[in-house]
Amino acid sequence: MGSRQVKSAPENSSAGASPADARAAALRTEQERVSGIYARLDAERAAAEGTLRAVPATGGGRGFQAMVERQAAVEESARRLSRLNAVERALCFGRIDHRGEAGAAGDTFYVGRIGLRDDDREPLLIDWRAAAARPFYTATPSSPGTLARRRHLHLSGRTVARIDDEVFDLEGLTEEDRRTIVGEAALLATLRRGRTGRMTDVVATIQQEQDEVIRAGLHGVLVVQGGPGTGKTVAALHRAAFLLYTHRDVLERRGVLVVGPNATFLRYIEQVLPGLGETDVVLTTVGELLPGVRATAAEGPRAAAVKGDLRMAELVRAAVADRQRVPRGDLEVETDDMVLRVDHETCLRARDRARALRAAHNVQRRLFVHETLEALAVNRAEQYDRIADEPLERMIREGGVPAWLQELMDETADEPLMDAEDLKYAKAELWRDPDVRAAIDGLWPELTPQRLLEELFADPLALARVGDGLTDEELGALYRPAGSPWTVADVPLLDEAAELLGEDDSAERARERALAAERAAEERYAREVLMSNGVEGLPEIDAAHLADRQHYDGPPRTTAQRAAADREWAYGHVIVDEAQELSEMAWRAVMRRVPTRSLTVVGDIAQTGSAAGAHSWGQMLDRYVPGRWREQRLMVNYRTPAAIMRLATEVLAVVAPDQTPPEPVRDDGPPPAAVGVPPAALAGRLPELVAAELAEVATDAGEGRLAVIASGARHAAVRAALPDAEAGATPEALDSPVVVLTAEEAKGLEFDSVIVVDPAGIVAESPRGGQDLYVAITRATRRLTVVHDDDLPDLLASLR
Ligand SMILES: Nc1ncnc2c1ncn2[C@@H]1O[C@H](COP(=O)(O)OP(=O)(O)OP(=O)(O)O)[C@@H](O)[C@H]1O
Repeated sequence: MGSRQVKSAPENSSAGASPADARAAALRTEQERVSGIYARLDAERAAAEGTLRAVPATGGGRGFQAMVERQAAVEESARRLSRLNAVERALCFGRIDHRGEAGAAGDTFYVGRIGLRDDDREPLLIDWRAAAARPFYTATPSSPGTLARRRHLHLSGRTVARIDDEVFDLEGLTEEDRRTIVGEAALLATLRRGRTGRMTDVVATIQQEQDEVIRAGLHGVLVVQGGPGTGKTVAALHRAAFLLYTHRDVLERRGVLVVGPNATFLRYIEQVLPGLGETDVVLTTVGELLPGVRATAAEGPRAAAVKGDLRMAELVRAAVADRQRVPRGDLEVETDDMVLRVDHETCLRARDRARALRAAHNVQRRLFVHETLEALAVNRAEQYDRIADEPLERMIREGGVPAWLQELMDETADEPLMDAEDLKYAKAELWRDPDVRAAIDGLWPELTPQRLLEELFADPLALARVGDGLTDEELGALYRPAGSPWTVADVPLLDEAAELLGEDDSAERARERALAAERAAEERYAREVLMSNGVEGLPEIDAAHLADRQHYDGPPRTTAQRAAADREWAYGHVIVDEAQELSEMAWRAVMRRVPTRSLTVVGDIAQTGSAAGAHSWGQMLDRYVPGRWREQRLMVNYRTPAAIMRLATEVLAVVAPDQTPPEPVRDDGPPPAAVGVPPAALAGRLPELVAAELAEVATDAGEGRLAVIASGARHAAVRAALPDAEAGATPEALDSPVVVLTAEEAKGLEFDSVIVVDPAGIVAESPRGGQDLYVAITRATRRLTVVHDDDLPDLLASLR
């Protein structure tokens, strides 16, 4: 990246002035610079908008090539405009001054959300992801590198409201100053802000250990292990933005997939990447990994554990093989005029030949159908032949045939009954016969993953046939009636089945339907592009017009949209958050989507709640990248105040004694409180408690956010006591000041105040014991209250 020496601002003009005057002069200088940077942003927006307007709808050359070029130009300008529009807030947030040589001023750079250059192509603003911006994140008082000073710029709109300096090479810094952590003032100011219900980027205050995660190389598997609130999620999202910036050519084509624990969580994080100017990322959950299936139903812990077990891969394989049958004896098909027959050996041969084809079940089926139809056609011809020959045979029996007829019969005796054309025709005719079709479908049906698993789980005998290696109790846990809704634990199994079954004809038909619907989708997409770019309403760029321009060969969809709709899409990089929850089967589904094994795996083994989740990272990853995954630990907790973290540390010591608790940065807020409330009194007390807590966390900026995290047993009672609160992992949950959640639903989220109801119940219900309680009490950024029935569980003994 090119660099230019930006002359150090003429702050020395204020030499000798009072500190307040010096501050005011510095603010003026920075304001000038920041205004210049915004002016440049405006100019670039206008230019991108101009390009978008100027791309001719149909002119500029005819034919496919010209259309492709127009499409590319529109997409590039739209993307650029999107990025420029997304970075308005806090466009520039930092400045670094390098030490100069021999008393001269060193290079100065301004650091911001994107890179901008002036008319002479000199850098005005350095993208935070660029190498030149790195010292902004890595310099510490004890190892400042070449930095003399780091300055944080706090903007309010486009106005520079405050400046924070850290001076690195000034003689006379005290030992105390040297020990202060990087950007502490800026960081703490950020952390003390009330929660809005949405995660925001932390680009101005990324800490050194997070910076290492964010800038780690693209290749291989990087595990980011860290306790609650250590910024794993936020670092992983910044890493996605960094990788897209650094490897744009590969990743824009292949896409980046972020897998999160549930839809609420995705909603919570969805603004971070667009805020960093990146929109080409697919956010999904394990339950939505398979296009066309949306699994939301809850699964019992026992069934979830069995379905997550690796032995299910073999069970699904056996279930597919179980649908490739031969009749016990000969195959007999009753048609209108005769009973067709294929002997057992021929049926066996047809199945074996189809199986020998290295292809998926639905593809192998075509060969099986072909072979079986052929055998049936031959059988029918033979039967017809016999019928036709009967009068002749009678004549032979009764008195001989004329010599000429005998001659003819001898001549044609060795001729095949049908030539190739006859056979083709006969097979086609048989295939139209519903009886024939039903017989063949009974032996080797065309299957969708949904049909395979729905029929399997509803059929105890089939389960017993394919469940080698599973106990009766485990098979019993899999049984459920047909028509039951899909659960998240089903999705990796459906994905496994999809892999083994291949596309069925209905998928092809669905594709055709999708193609037909594309035109409408294009227009919708175009409208969204225009809206998000703020250019809707320009007379010459209406949505239909833009859709027309983009209609050349397929839909004008972004990489992210195409990838999300394609089960077989191979992503350039995959980020898995709350990765400790993924089962062995879910890992198979994830790995299928990233054959290059370029992954960031983010989680905390101490927070594993799911019965099928990870006990260690090696358990899940060694199978795919033996000894080749690397682990980076985050050790500082930016969320939970020290007093709450002390309690969490006591819980952790019991539930995961081998895990080190993270060090809290925040030392504010009251100690956690315990309130004994008998279940019968919950309806009366809870609303009061909630109201009091909301009053505590309200700030000038608005009301705070509160979560009641309750055990399953108390969930209904809590909901009834708080009728105005949102409940469950719904998208609305994030917009409501009060939300009622289970510990599982609260995973990854945070709130100003948290009320944990029935801690003993939460521990008793958690498949892993106290992990869910650990999750629940570490969601608070300011205040924690524990509401218990009789006595507190031992894990929370210090609250007594
Ligand atoms: N460098 C930072 N600057 C400002 N805020 C930060 C920084 N790092 C983390 N935070 C804030 O700390 C909070 C916790 O971060 P995050 O949710 O990423 O943690 P986590 O490790 O994923 O937690 P959990 O395991 O509990 O889900 C968030 O509000 C995040 O914005």
